Amino acid sequence: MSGGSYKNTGTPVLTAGAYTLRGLLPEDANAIHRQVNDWNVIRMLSRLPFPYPHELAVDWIAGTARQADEGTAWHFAIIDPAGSLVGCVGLTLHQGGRRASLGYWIGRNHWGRGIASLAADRVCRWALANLPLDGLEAKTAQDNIASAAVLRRVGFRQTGTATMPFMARGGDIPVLTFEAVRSDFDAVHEAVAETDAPASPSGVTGRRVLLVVAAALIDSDGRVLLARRPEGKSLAGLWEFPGGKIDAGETPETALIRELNEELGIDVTRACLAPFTFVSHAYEKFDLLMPLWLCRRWHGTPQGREGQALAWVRADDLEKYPMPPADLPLIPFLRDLL
Ligand SMILES: Nc1nc2c([nH]c(=O)n2[C@@H]2O[C@H](COP(=O)(O)OP(=O)(O)OP(=O)(O)O)[C@@H](O)[C@H]2O)c(=O)[nH]1
Repeated sequence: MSGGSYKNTGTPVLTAGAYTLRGLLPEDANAIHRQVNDWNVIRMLSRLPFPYPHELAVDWIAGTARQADEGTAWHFAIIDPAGSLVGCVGLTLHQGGRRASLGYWIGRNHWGRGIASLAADRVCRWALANLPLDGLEAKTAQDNIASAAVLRRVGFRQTGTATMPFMARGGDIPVLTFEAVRSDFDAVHEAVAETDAPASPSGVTGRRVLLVVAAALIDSDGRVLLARRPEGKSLAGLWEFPGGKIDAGETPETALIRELNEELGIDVTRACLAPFTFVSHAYEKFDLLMPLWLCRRWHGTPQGREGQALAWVRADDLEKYPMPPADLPLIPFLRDLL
């Protein structure tokens, strides 16, 4: 994967709680047709006529496979633990791929179980970690109270109102417009993590300083190595310098050598690490202090051993790779150096 071409081929299989999200198959047409051709479902979907012809389901499924291959949209069937298709969720890219619209429906027999929230959250997190998105959008009919609640639960904020044609209802209908950027999702997940975390014995929540060691690996062409934070971590999808936290008993340098080996599979010696600069950044929940070393010699070829994408980037191109806010002050230093 490189900065200019994040193109995905095919639709991945994702797990959302007890449900599986997978690309649509021709044999899904009957289940989709049966559940969408229901006034309670279709009245909330803007572009579909009622009654809903079976051929439209067949054509739509074929179209979703093409879109996934082209990297313009990803639609998923939501499969329950018994193997039945209970709904669909999807994302369509626009604005040159920097934004995506979220859409979903759940068959009426499966309402009220939190499936839409689970599936929407999973697909949004997958997209932020794997596509070059700045943000996500969604629209929902004003009278679709359950759908607006899903969007808010996942992290979307209402931005306004509009009207849209709803074919099944035969005219324009008022809709609520929503959007979410990466930090909206992080805020929801941090809130959940805090609820799950045991209260500190004193009940005091003080700020803490997190010391993270990192390296700018520079190759013989003067390019620097960035690693993309994988799905499931905070700030997923952003590009960072390889490194990590210091374990008990480690010096900063031995921690960095260990992290470079674990994350990239390379061997670095202490003598090849040159202290360069540091960042100090106030994140919402902690203060990050991150010394950055330069490293021009190592043994082995860096590989994303934890499933993370890697990119060798010229100094002038660093700004094209979205980075954690703490890293931004490092860019001018690297540009001057390289
Ligand atoms: N390695 C690295 N971490 C960075 C950079 N910029 C930055 O803000 N960080 C932050 O520093 C922390 C890195 O810790 P880490 O990589 O060991 O930990 P993690 O969040 O991956 O979680 P983990 O505890 O599961 O390993 C994260 O909070 C990360 O967001 C960077 O350029 N490189």
